[in-house]
Amino acid sequence: MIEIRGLTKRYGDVTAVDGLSFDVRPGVVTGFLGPNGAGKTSTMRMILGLDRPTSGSATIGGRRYADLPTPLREVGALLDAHAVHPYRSAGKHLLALARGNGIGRRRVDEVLGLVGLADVAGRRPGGFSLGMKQRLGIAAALLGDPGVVLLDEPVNGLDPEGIRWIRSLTRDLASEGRTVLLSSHLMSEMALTADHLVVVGRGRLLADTGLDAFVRSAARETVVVRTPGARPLAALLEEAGATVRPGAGDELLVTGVSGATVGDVAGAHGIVLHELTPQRASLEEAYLELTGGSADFASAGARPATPAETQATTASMTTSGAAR
Ligand SMILES: Nc1ncnc2c1ncn2[C@@H]1O[C@H](COP(=O)(O)OP(=O)(O)OP(=O)(O)O)[C@@H](O)[C@H]1O
Repeated sequence: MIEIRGLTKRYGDVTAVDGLSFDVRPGVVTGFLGPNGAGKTSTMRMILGLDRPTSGSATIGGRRYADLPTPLREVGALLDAHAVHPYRSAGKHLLALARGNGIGRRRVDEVLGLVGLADVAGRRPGGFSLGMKQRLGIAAALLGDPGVVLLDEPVNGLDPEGIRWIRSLTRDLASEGRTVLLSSHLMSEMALTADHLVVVGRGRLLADTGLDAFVRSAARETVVVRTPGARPLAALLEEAGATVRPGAGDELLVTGVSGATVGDVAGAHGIVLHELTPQRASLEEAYLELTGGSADFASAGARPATPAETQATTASMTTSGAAR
């Protein structure tokens, strides 16, 4: 279990991490999600004792990383896949790491097999593809058979096969009871991999919730209605608690009530409907809405959420979210 309490990191004027508190529990994959510059890497570096918090704490099983007696056997991490010796063969790189930590040669062969690099163990990582470097970095992370695994953006730059591999590896690690924290800026990836989500923006916690709860909160339905009786129907729906906005052409966009309710209200008052289409916001849209106001570099066309929207979404999504 990783416990983050009031974790804050300032680099000069920049507050990279701003009073973060959350737990990462064993047995599930926790997705650490946020736009570029949200503070994910800084948080992971503090968990690993590579940076000192300005205030607050990050502990693993109740201890700071620096106080762990055998860190490599307790925590494995992949922060930067390029950070390997380019001229030492993959096998020798792992062997040197193993020897320095009292780990035997057999484990080196095991992890090489586990990540699918057994055949290229004699080759230098300088010539490896990004995917192979990621696999080597993961092999190094797993060398000590650690109970806690941290992977920073492990799918970045990988092809679909590599992405599938990371996904099944992390799920396997969690099902073995390990604590797995996986960072990404891609909601689509986390939706397929994570059980639990910790969403950050500008160093602050935006959501700490089970994936299922996030999906349910995201699924805010808009009902598209076309009817010759737009004016009376809009009035009746508003009476029933709906919010009604004009859409394209003669459409009405109805939120706050279900498609069935719209149909029932129209039927009860003899109003003819030409169209009744419930539409759900995608997970990606919900994530963008949640983080939009906090993106460092919002891309053209991505509408940042208004403060009121962000507040409302945060309030509904910041739940304790029991681990499955
Ligand atoms: N060593 C540093 N010195 C100064 N500023 C830093 C340093 N490390 C990070 N930052 C700043 O802190 C903020 C958070 O960066 P961080 O890398 O933790 O975010 P991130 O969520 O991991 O982003 P990305 O997805 O782009 O990797 C950014 O504004 C970044 O520029």
